[in-house]
Amino acid sequence: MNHILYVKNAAQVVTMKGSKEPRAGQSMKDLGLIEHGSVVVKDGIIAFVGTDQEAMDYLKNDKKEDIKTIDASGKLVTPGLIDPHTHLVYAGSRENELEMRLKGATYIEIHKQGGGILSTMAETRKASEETLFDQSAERLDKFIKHGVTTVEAKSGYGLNVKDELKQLHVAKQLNERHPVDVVSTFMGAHAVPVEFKEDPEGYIDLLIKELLPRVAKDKLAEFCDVFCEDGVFTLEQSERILNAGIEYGLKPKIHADEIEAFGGAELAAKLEAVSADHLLKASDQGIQDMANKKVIATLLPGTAFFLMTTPARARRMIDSGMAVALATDCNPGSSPTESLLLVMNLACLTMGMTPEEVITACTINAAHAIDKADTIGSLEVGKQADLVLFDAKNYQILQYNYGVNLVQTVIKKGQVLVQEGRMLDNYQSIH
Ligand SMILES: N=CN[C@@H](CCC(=O)O)C(=O)O
Ligand SMILES: [Zn+2]
Repeated sequence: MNHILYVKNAAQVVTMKGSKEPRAGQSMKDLGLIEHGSVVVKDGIIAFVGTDQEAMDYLKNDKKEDIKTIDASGKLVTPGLIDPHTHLVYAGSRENELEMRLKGATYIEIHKQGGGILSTMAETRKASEETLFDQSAERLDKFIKHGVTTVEAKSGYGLNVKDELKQLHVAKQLNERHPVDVVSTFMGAHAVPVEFKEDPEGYIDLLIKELLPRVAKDKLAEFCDVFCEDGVFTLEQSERILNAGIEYGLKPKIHADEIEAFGGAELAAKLEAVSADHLLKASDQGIQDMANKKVIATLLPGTAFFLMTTPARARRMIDSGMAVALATDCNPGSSPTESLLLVMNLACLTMGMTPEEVITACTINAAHAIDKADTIGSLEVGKQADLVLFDAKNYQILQYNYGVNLVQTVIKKGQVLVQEGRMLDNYQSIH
């Protein structure tokens, strides 16, 4: 068995090296690019990154039969892409809402009439753990084919003790059994379920007194998230829930200022949240506060596109010194997609992010947004060997040839999972 993987002589290798901190402002432009670069992997870990000349020297004492070589000539190599904001585990679909919105209904109107999140909640409650697992695993397969090797996944379609735990168990199982790494976030505060419509405080009590202790005790999530928005959870309620999460060791994230300038960005800064997400309507003050407190802005331009609304002010955020990450927001209502590549295109073409900033946002900054930058997000010696080879002679082509899946090869922990754009047979489908 070869235990050395030699990815040889790529046109360009994006290393993202030297990113212990999230890349903020101007530093988002630095890709740590190597022309004619090679990567050597030993036992699933990156052992060498440099020019091909240096790689040959590095390998000169290794036996040929121990080395499996992948010729990357003419290709672009990047770290495995990371999606730091998804609602991966759900049942059902909501194509009917697209039609409603095309006829003029808004996302929040549909939500307030009991559709939206609450209709996915009903489907998700009905589904068995096995069904949820199978459907979510299929989504992960699509993610891999689009070059994504790690995703964050939120609960928030169970909205009671039993079904929130069910969603989190599925995410845990996926992490253990599917090659894509899954990082869990508890988002019981995604909506107030119908049975608590008249008593939202009762639901918050249930979240804080019953669910959070269970989630923490069984180590089912690393983060806690809240949909802080007019008509969903108020600023005060969001702060209370996130502070309770912090007491149980869950790091705060927040769905902030998606529909209205509601003060979510300012709250994210006050709580020093790991990330604030959406931010379409974040105020100037909110952006400055977040920059000062080093909150990562996780932007979701696919959601803005699908909801036919103006995207977040990425330029202002980056120019104010913020670190930006990008994510699909994969969910059945506002962003039914697993294509982080399309989201990258949208970030460039609708928010004015440069090709360099876009790649930074989906690699090292995304790794920081899920607190995993010590193991993934860059190609550096000692890190997990998650790599993507793109059919592109330079990194600019990823944004130029838009809407096309240019993924050629995906390597996860040193294992080739996708070759010539297809999932390999030796990847045992687990569902
Ligand atoms: N905005 C809140 N939550 C999700 C949407 C969930 C849904 O519509 O089912 C989001 O991030 O876009
Ligand atoms: Zn979301």
